[in-house]
Amino acid sequence: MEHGTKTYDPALFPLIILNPAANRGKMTRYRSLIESYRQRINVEYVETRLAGEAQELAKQAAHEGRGLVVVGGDGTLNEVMNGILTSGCRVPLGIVPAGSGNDYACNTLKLSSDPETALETALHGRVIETDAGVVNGHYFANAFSVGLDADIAVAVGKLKKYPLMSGARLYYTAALKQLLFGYRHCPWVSLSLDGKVLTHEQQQYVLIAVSNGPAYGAGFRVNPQADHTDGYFDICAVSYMPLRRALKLLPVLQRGEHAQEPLVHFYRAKALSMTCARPANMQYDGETLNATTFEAQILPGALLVRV
Ligand SMILES: Nc1ncnc2c1ncn2[C@@H]1O[C@H](COP(=O)(O)OP(=O)(O)OP(=O)(O)O)[C@@H](O)[C@H]1O
Repeated sequence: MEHGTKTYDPALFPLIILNPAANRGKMTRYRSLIESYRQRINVEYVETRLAGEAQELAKQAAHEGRGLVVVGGDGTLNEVMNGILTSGCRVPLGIVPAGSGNDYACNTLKLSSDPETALETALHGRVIETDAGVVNGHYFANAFSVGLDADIAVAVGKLKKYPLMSGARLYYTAALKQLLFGYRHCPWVSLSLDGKVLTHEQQQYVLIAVSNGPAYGAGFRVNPQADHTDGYFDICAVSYMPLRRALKLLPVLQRGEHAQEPLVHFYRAKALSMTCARPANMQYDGETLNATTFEAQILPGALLVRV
């Protein structure tokens, strides 16, 4: 983190950042709501012009001590929280869930998906501290994972451009595609939690999911017990199993009813390290990257969010 130049200044107008590409570009409702607010209260408003810009805008606003509101999905939120945390300034963040997937806003923070209620909360809600995480230098609000679901996130990115592909249908189609055609490439990983090696030899996993919130991937309740304010990651490790069995597990996992499954293990930790036999896909809040080792730490209470 850089050192912030200012602390939060409530006298400054908050900056609303809207991603016009979120929700497949269907953002008219959010725009008109923001316009009607602007006639009544003082806010700064900007729409991003390209991916990556929200992070820079948020970093600049946080440096000034300005509060922020993000209007978009998990991807835009990830950019904005990366901007805030790299600025080093603790400014409050309001979230209007407006993407095709809004796991952090709707499943972790339990914010309303009604645009008007969400905007009101984002501007005037009470401020709470929530945990964030950092993995390989990238901040995340909700979760990161390695394995089948990270491969699914890569497939989601490719499928998004097709018509009618959004929300749960998009994630379910990508999941089926990976299960049927990419399953045997599930990664071999050795895992350490809080400095203790779990298994010295690499083992093959269907997925290892590290969460602050209970659900990701448009509602898959992978770590149903996760609490975003407890200062710990919840970790779900699903060992490799035959594809037929994994297919049966998928809807159980979606409902968060996999606690008794014999090849599923849950852990809690403040830090973890993973070493993969080969470069593996990793997703953090739906963004993806590819690497061989992953180092992560919890950042207790690092984010200020309005709820
Ligand atoms: N002006 C823009 N044009 C194109 N892409 C943008 C723009 N602004 C931001 N982005 C990128 O759009 C991506 C998708 O945004 P976001 O995730 O918020 O919406 P979504 O895809 O509808 O929701 P989700 O990813 O939660 O399913 C983000 O990775 C973000 O970096």
